[in-house]
Parts: sequence; C-alpha cells; structure tokens
Amino acid sequence: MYDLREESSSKCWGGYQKVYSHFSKELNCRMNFGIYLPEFLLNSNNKEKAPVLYYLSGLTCTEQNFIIKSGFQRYASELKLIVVNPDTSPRGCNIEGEDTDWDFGTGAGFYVDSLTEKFKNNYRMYSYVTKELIQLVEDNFGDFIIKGCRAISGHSMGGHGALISALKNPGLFKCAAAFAPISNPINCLWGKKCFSGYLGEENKNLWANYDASELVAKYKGPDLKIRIDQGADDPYLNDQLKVDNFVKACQKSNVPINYYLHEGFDHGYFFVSTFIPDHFSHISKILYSKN
Ligand SMILES: N[C@@H](CCC(=O)N[C@@H](CS)C(=O)NCC(=O)O)C(=O)O
Repeated sequence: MYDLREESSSKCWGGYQKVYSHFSKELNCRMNFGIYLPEFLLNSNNKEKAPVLYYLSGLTCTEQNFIIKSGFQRYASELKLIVVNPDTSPRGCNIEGEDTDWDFGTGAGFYVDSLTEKFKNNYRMYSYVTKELIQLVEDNFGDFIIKGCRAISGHSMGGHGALISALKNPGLFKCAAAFAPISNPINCLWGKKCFSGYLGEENKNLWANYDASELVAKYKGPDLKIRIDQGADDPYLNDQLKVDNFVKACQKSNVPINYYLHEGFDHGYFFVSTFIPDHFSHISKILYSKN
C-alpha cells in the first residue's frame, strides 16, 4: 500500500544509510525519507532491537541535507539508534506559487495540516510525520524496532516540528529535542507567513495549536525530557526562533528542559554537526533507560 522502494543504500560507519521513496496518502505525492540502520540489526542471528529517532529538517532542506552534512551516522551506530528523517514538504504537487519563495511551499511544509483550499490536499506534514510515516516505518521495519520506543528531534523549522509533534501527542515520544527550533511561530515572520498560507488568516484562532510555546503551557502528559541546543551567535535567534519564549513557557508550566546555549555557534550545519554527539547521546540514554 505504500509502494515502498529502496532508492539507495550505502555503508556508513557501523551501519547502512538508506533512502526510500513511497507514495504518501496524506500528502498525495511520492516522498523520500532516509533511514539509518545500525549493522547489528541486519545480522541474521541478531535478536536485539533498537529505538527509533525521528529527525525533522529545516527550511530549504530535503532528506539529503541531514544525511550528508551532520555526520550523525557514526553516533547512531555507536549508540544503537535507528534514525528516520523525512523530506520537509510535499514535492511536485503543481500548486501555483509553491515554488516562488524559499520560506514557503516546497521545502517549507512547516509540519502543519493545511486548512486552506489551495494547500489542504497536500500540505499535511503534521499528520504525515506523526501518523503515516511512523506507521510505515513500523509496518516495514518492525523486526528491528523496540515497540513504542521513539524520540523526535529536528533543526530550526524541524525543531518546531519535533516539539509540537511531541507536545500534541503525549506518550508518542519518550524524548523531544531540537537544534535551534522556531519556538514561537505565531510571533515570528517565518511562522506568520506559513501559518497564514497553510492555515489561513480566517483561522488565526487555531494557529496556537501548532505553536510550541503555547502548547507547552497546556501540556499534561508523561515527562518529555526536552533538550534544546542553540548557537549563541545564530542570526535568527531573536527575530525568528525566539527560543527564550519557549524556555520561559516551560519554566512557567514546570516542564523540565535542558537548554544549552553554545557560545560562538551560528545556525548552520557546522553547529549541528558539532553537537550531534552530545545531542544523540542524551536521546539514546533516555530511550535505553528503563523508565
Ligand atoms: N535561505 C537560507 C536560510 C535557510 C536556512 O538556514 N535553512 C537551514 C534550516 S532553517 C538549513 O538547514 N539549510 C540547509 C543547509 O544548510 O544545508 C539558506 O538557504 O541558506
């Protein structure tokens, strides 16, 4: 039903970096995602399984940016993590205007389910990530996976996607983490542009349902063990990311958060790749812990 096809498979550190394509019912188009499988899972006499970390990328990315630039594979293999990373928007849907801007449409799905006439049949990245992709992975790679043992992380727009996916679905993920997340989208230009295009000005009262700083204030569920890594020299920090608003909202609602502000680092993949080892090790400890 998914029409799943392996597009590539490359040995990388102690595992295989694969890319699959499939047809998405949520998005009404074919999509790519990356999956990294630590090698031990593929040995014929192996009985061990592994947790899954879902990783969402930021504006302008496909599944390839994280695969090529972050260097995560070495740590995923050492820490025994399966890592699944989808594309950031539907592709090739031929919606007028979707390819005009780098911060809206293609490459900028913003992890919401669109409500506007123009986008609602395709731009459903929220349901794609939290329902269809998880189901697809569990249906097709279930033999390798510790049931129900998932975490989610992401970068920038993907950090926003990771936080809202976890906050809106208590219990779905044992841990939520992010690099430089867009933390209060209803109060920044990137968020306002995408929410107005995908959700509509007429539905402004619903925008808060996709805003991490708003959602955390209402969060009731198992401890999420949130971790954020942020570059102190990130040019987007004050105007677009507004991570402080999220940290304050967590403190106000007594949701534990580990926030690391790293001197001198900016927004790009040199920052992400530097902190992948700590970030992944934090997530792995939580996924492999008994409680
Ligand atoms: N338009 C700028 C800003 C977009 C941007 O910084 N995107 C981040 C996520 S918000 C990214 O991961 N870009 C892709 C890359 O660095 O490979 C650009 O493409 O450089």
